[in-house]
Amino acid sequence: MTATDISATPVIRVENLSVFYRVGDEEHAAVTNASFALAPGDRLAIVGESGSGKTTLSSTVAGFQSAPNARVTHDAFEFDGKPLDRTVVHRLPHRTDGLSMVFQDAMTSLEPVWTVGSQLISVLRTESKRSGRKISRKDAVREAHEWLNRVGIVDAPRVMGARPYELSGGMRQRVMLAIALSGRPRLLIADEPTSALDASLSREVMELMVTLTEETGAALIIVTHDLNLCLEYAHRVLVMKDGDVVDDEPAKTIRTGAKDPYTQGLLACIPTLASVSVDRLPTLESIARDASLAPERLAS
Ligand SMILES: Nc1ncnc2c1ncn2[C@@H]1O[C@H](COP(=O)(O)OP(=O)(O)OP(=O)(O)O)[C@@H](O)[C@H]1O
Repeated sequence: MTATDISATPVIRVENLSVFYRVGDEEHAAVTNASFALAPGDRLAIVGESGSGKTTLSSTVAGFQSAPNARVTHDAFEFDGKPLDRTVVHRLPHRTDGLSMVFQDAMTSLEPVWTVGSQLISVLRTESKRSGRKISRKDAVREAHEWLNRVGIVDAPRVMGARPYELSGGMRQRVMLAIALSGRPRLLIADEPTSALDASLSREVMELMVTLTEETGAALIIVTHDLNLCLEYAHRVLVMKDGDVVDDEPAKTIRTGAKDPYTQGLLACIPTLASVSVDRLPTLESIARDASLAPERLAS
């Protein structure tokens, strides 16, 4: 799995982005000096334990940081070659043309009382207006069907007429993906897109995301706590701990290139064929003990 041409204009370039939250009289850094650049078709995974700052980083990059106690700083932030100012925290999530986000729980991000069809058609019409392409209602309906088929929904007419609560979790996730991608984003950010799904559905949704972003040339940021998933689907892995980026490596070489003991511990916890014969799988604590490392160096 190789990344695309890095000499192309980056879809996104972030330099030293930090996010602080004020709680009472004190300000805590939730993300410290994160930097990355993605070319079209690149896939970046942001991985780390709960509370490490993954969602804060991805939602700030998306323009969805709206916490009233948040303060954002960056040296540079460019999207599609144009500078954007993410230091301004809007009261409501701020939409950026060409950037879509999907979340863990489709139920909270889909409009609950609108049918799937009306949500999809609304995105298609907005996109066509933006790109100066005239689209009739009939064409929008046809395109909506096509998008649902692309995400593996075969009974598109029924799903078009359904409201989100009438669909299963896996179907909702597919619908959310269709809506996100039908806006033809240059960058798709997926925050724990599969963690509410069972193992085989997770794999299907991941593969769909990869295939569809490959088809459209969109860059992809996947936020996950599942390092195994990163190794399989991402080109590059950014490992976060306590707001710091402790490793930033190509997925292909992270096993040998990881510098931080935390990343090495995470990698050692991934079950392998050899672990079939092991009574107990290693944990971050057991790895720290065996390596005579203070456990807090791995997991605090
Ligand atoms: N609005 C807020 N005010 C104060 N602290 C916050 C706020 N939002 C997040 N935090 C803190 O910032 C840190 C990073 O949180 P964040 O949700 O980004 O982590 P995460 O890695 O995405 O965790 P998870 O995997 O559980 O979603 C945590 O310590 C969290 O408690």
